[in-house]
Amino acid sequence: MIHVRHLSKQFGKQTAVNDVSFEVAKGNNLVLLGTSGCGKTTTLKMINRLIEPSGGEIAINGVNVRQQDGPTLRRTIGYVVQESGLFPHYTVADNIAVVPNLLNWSADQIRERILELMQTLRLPETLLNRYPDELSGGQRQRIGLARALAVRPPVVLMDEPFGALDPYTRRHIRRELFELDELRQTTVVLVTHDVQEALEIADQIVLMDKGKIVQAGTPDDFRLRPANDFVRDFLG
Ligand SMILES: Nc1ncnc2c1ncn2[C@@H]1O[C@H](COP(=O)(O)OP(=O)(O)OP(=O)(O)O)[C@@H](O)[C@H]1O
Repeated sequence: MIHVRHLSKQFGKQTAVNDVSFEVAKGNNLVLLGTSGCGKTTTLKMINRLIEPSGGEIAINGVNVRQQDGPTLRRTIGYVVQESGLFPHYTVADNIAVVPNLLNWSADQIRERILELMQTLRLPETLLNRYPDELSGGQRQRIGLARALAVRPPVVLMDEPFGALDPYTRRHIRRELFELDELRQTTVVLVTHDVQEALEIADQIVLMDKGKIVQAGTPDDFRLRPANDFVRDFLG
């Protein structure tokens, strides 16, 4: 589904991402894990072309992401960030409707999809006319996810999506979300520095340090066969 080959990114003289390769199968969750500054976010943003690589290739369903311009590509890839990234002057309904509107969905189609998402994410419809700052952090996060899932994108990228939440809410929302059928069918690449989060939701984990992959494998590979002392240390 997603093929990343020999990806690298240079910011001036600094190498942020250094020869990173991985694959994500359809419907799987891949977690990019690592300490602050190891290149996770840069890697993620190269998938939807918010950052252009210095080298290497990314293909989604066999098509090089460079074959589409950035904005067109990004309408087909959901994107969830910490603090939800909602537009503060749009209501909840208008926030969820952003991409469907760009894709010229009819008003009826959009309304139906919004109601479906609110139900799926267990959010009361009374929130639809509120503004993001009138929501709790957990509600904002779910609305951010609803917006990312609105047009049923085959791929969703998530950058520390639960980072702004307290540990309890974080665990709770995470479990709930990753059990949704809708998310199970979606191919997800998620960035976190939270080992527990990675072990819980990943089919595959890619652990990075200083721009490079230190180990890639399943949660069990990490638990049972850590590649070296760095991995052992990181897992605690
Ligand atoms: N636009 C930029 N210009 C220059 N350097 C950058 C830029 N974006 C990122 N970097 C540098 O590239 C490196 C990797 O950054 P990146 O944001 O990918 O790390 P990260 O693993 O996501 O970290 P964090 O968990 O703190 O978000 C860092 O050293 C960072 O300072």
